[in-house]
Amino acid sequence: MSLLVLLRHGQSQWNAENRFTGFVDVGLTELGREEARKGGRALAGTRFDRAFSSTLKRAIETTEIALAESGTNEHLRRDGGWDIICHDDLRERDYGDLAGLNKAETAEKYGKEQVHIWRRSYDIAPPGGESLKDVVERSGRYYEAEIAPCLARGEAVLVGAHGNTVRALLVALGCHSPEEIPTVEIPTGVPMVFEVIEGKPGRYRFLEG
Ligand SMILES: O=C(O)[C@H](O)COP(=O)(O)O
Repeated sequence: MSLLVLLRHGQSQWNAENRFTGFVDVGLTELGREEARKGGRALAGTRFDRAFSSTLKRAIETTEIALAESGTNEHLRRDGGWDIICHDDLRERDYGDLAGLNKAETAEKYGKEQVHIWRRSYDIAPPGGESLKDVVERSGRYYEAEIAPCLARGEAVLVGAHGNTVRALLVALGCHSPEEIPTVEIPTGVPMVFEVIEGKPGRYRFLEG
């Protein structure tokens, strides 16, 4: 039976330091690894046919840990690693010139409202970066080309991604409108399980461990 699970990576080093991250390839903290293990345990009993991830290591490691911890996905182990299909289109939103800056200090400098617009508006990009709408286009295109066909074949699919990629996919999949998405927040390391009817994802719920 088709199943779709989206999983935001566990806490990263720059999440912990409250810094804009985007395309920067920072690793998980120990808490982030624990969140990934908890997410994996919540998925115990689920057997995935395929796993996808962004090319950034915080998403790959989270996906690997969740697969290992689930206990039901050993068939996806390959040569000491895991069979995970990684693609740049699943990367976090590019935060452009904000990458590396502390979020609180940036709010002090430019004002809370401006920073909120950069972080949560639908079609306004941060300086030098991508808007959520840009991410909807790239992640939606990848989803249609590579993930939707798996669901149409009745497969169970895990996708390891990022806060804004998951939010973008929620718009691309029609779960939330561009007007609703600014208020949707995605917790780290908590699997989101979608009801899939005739190959199309519909309602979702967070699987708390
Ligand atoms: O890239 C980042 O900084 C975070 O992973 C997501 O940040 P946001 O919640 O500020 O959009």
